[in-house]
Amino acid sequence: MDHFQLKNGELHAEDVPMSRIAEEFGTPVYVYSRATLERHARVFREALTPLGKIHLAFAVKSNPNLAVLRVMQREGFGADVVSGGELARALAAGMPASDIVFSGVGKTTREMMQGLDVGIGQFNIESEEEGVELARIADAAGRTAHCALRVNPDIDAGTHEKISTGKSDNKFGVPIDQAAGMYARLSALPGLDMRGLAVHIGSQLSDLAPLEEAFAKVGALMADIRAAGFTVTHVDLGGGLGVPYKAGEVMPSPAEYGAMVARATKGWDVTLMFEPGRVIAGNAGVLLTEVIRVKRNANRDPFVIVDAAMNDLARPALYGAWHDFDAVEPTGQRMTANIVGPICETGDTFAMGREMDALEAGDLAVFRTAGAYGATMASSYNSRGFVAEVMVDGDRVASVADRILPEDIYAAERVPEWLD
Ligand SMILES: Cc1ncc(COP(=O)(O)O)c(C=O)c1O
Ligand SMILES: N[C@@H](CCCC[NH3+])C(=O)O
Repeated sequence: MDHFQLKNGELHAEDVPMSRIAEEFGTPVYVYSRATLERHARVFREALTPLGKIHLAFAVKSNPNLAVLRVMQREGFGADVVSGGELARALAAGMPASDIVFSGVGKTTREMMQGLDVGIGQFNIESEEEGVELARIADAAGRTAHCALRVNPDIDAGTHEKISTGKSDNKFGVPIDQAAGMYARLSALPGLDMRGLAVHIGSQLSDLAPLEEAFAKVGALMADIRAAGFTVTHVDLGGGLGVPYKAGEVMPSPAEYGAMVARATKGWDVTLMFEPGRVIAGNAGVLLTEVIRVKRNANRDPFVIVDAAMNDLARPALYGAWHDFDAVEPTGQRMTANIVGPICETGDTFAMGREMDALEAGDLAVFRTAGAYGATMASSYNSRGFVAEVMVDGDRVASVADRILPEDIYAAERVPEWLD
């Protein structure tokens, strides 16, 4: 159950009608529900609480909006960050540095320093080279970097190839068969406190079996590392839990995930860390859009041209992703249509031949499940500016990211005087 429901024939976010949001903030606009974010955070926590020592780090990449991060901080979540920018946001949202985990294959020297300076909780090291560099920087600065080694278990997560991260030909983590040796070598370096392992095999996983297989491999590796005399006190199991994008679609629940993790990690005696993103934010947001025009050609499905485009919601263009699309005031009439944006690319297509609510110019509609990997992947292509974001809480609604207009963007551009 999410908090985007029809009330008196109109779609609401909690108690706020979508038409009020469109009027006040314009379209396209992302709409987040605070109650849904909180509910997802609590359900996830409850599913894992029986495991004992746990650390929850919200994957900032899924939705880095400061208001969203603040909700997560109030729910007691730390953050999983992959850049200096995400680290700065997590701190700005009030997350304690010690609750922040820094992942990513390409941390720059500057970003490592930034993490060390604020005293982040853990670096997830993704190569021996990175570990050596981090050790050098930390040692020179008189700091200690608490680290986990991210392993690549060579497991097919069964998700879209562009969001799979655990196969041996993916860039992420170190080959699991070489990890014990690396762990030993890195443990000997000054400046590093090697305290654990990390794994994350991909996103939008609809099956728990590959995760369980990956965790079993990590458990065996942990036993080898301990047998060799090294310490493992933390294991970061990443994120990846899939969410339903289509009405009626069933995904593993947080409770089923928790039960699987309990089975897979029995007797580990570590702090288990988690980096959920999509499962928290995905269904806590929609993208509200207005139909600009319906273009009808004889003997063809009509094109419903909306004011949102691939620059605002990139997932359909990038991954062929499905987002349910519903009228804000459904009449009960249906149509089959192609849903497209105004951008000059054929890829600016949200759906072809979609069976959907009948819509006309001026009608409002939403793309659902847009709270994760939505606004954060926006661009300003075609000089459309950056989409606005609002958050609803009961019957109140606030802007949480103002629309950035094309003129704001080109204000940062310069024509050199030698072009005068
Ligand atoms: C290292 C890491 N942790 C966490 C996540 C969050 O994943 P999800 O949004 O699927 O939970 C990702 C993205 O896939 C990731 O790469
Ligand atoms: N951007 C992807 C998820 C990437 C996960 C990155 N670790 C999506 O929209 O599905």
